[in-house]
Amino acid sequence: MCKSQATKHGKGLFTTEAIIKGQYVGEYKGRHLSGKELDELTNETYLYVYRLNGKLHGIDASDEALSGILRYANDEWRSPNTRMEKVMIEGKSFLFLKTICDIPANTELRYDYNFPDSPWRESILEEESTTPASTEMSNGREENGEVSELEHHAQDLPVHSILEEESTTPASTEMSNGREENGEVSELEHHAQDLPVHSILEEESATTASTEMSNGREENGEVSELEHHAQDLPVHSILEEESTTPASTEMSNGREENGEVSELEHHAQDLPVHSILEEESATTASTEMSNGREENGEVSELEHHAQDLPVHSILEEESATTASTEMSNGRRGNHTHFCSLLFYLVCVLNLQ
Ligand SMILES: C[S@@+](CC[C@H](N)C(=O)[O-])C[C@H]1O[C@@H](n2cnc3c(N)ncnc32)[C@H](O)[C@@H]1O
Repeated sequence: MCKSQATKHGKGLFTTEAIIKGQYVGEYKGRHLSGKELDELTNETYLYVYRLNGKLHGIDASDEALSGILRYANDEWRSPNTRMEKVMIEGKSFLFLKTICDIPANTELRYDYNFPDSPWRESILEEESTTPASTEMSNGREENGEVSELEHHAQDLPVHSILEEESTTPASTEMSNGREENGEVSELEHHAQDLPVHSILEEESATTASTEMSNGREENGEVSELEHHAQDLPVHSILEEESTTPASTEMSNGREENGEVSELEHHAQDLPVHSILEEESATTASTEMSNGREENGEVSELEHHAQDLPVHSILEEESATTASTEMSNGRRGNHTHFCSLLFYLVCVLNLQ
């Protein structure tokens, strides 16, 4: 249960009971706007802008009759206890306030508008910059007995709330910068840049939230067609492709730089890597062998031809060749001996 209550920033949203972390407090109700309607809105006090599928949308809670009590939630960028989440339900987007820590009863619920240029932030920062360091934390308000229960509680908030805030701030800069560099910022977007940045950023965190929810909804059979389609995308395919692409590029680059890529090798690039490696080790071996013999002028036509043969063939051929030479030497020795004997016999016969 929530109620609105006076604060030093006008009305604020308070919880009347304790709420645990991760609970949805309620919907940020109002008029759903997009396109021209959004562009033409003049009172932006209760406007929350977010991006969906590259398009800006807004919920204007200025009409009390249409909106709910959440319109009273004030901005807190350093120690918020809630955050606005975009939630997709059956293809439609809604905004829900969600607790980001356990919250005691009678606490003001505040979230980060992500609106760094807001007049109230600027004046607080200005005030801080002129306040001596020792009083910076309390902002000087403690001295005046102005520190609320919420602020005391906020000092106990988990660090990640502060970190999340920090990590989202640069992202917003990147996003807007990125679009501006590409000349992609439309008039509407320019308008949006004047609005609380949280609107655009939260859309990103809302995406996560919607994913979380979609998981939740899957359990309840509530996942939309779009979400199902997204789940069919083969993430591993992309990863596999990425891991193989650089490798193959390196291989071909290495050889092409040296002008070494032959027709055969080009063809070989289509072969499995192990085939290329086998081919390379065989080529190196045969080159070394032929080089060694060429230095001695020993390379015959047959051997040149042999370089096309697998290494083991050359080795076998070589060892076979050596063996046959030895054998023929042995037969030549017997033949000489026989001739000498014959010559001796002829001589003896002649003498007789
Ligand atoms: C959505 S309304 C919040 C409820 C508002 N306090 C009220 O009384 O209706 C947003 C407006 O509240 C005021 N506001 C919100 N957060 C504030 C803060 N931290 N400091 C000062 N003013 C704030 C600003 O005037 C802002 O335009």
